[in-house]
Amino acid sequence: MSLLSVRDLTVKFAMRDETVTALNGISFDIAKGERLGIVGESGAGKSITGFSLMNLISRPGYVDRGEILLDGEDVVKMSDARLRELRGDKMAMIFQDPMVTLNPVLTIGQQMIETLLAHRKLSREEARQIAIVKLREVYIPSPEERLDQYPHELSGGMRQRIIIAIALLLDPELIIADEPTTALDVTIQADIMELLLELCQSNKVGLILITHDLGVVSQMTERTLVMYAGQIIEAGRTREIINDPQHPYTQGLINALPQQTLPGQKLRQIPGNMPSLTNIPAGCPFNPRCEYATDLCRTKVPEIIQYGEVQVACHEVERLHAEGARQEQNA
Ligand SMILES: Nc1ncnc2c1ncn2[C@@H]1O[C@H](COP(=O)(O)OP(=O)(O)OP(=O)(O)O)[C@@H](O)[C@H]1O
Repeated sequence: MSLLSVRDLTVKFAMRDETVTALNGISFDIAKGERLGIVGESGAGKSITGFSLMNLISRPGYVDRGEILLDGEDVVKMSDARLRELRGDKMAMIFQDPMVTLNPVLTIGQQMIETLLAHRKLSREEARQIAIVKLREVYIPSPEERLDQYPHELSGGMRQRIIIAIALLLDPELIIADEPTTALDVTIQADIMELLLELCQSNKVGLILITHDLGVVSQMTERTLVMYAGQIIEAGRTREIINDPQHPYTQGLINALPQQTLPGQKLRQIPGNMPSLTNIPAGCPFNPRCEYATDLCRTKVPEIIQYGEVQVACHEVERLHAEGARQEQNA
């Protein structure tokens, strides 16, 4: 059985003049211990997906329809009390900026110990010992001393390690990490990702990794969802998505990777921008930027279908595949 099963999730924002659809009927599953990447350009709906899973969408946003089943229980319909139990205990979220999670006026120890005491029947000393073990797991040196420090006394990298320790504090089944290293120096980004991967593997914790970086997704995850304008446009095993993408948008993202560019060559950006949610084009939302778009693409929204190893929402996938194969033969 899936750990998490998202069905037809639709999230809207009621703005003053109109209601915009930020997530438009997305569905996906994640198994226990599985690592899933969510990629796409800025504004695709990646963060809104993460927030929805934790039931953190607040006004003017709301879940319009759909379900988010966590071990069979619908997160959308949960009471606040049940949500408080589940957050941290079953799933935890790591945000881009550690200071969103850390309280600047409490020591690291106070924050970790209070979290443990709120969820578990433990003495203060037992909670302190667990906090020390968790800090050791994320390679924080002298953890006993760190417990008495305030967040501002620590470096950015150290704070993000502590955030990972806090996410793992209650042994959750799923961690949702939203661009967890974007706010950090490039030199320590890889270390933090490696740590996250190691801990998810050793603790058998599921991971949803939200990022715009396909390189990171290929290192960290087993399956990938590609999002565009609030929809999933391609999904499948990460290896397949990276090596043999079917949707022209995914192909564009991969061609734009620096590794795909020769020295001195310009990066191959996808022309144009993602549409604003107030102005989504008719048909396939990607059609104005797609060099293969036909009249059908401009009028009818493609459904997501199984195509070979992946699921893809593109009317022209068969034609493009056949043309690609022909070009390869002629090469
Ligand atoms: N509080 C809000 N009020 C109104 N619209 C919102 C709000 N938050 C998000 N949206 C809409 O939802 C869209 C998707 O936002 P989301 O943060 O999920 O994008 P993203 O893919 O995570 O992008 P990024 O990589 O920049 O974080 C936004 O472009 C915006 O139109």
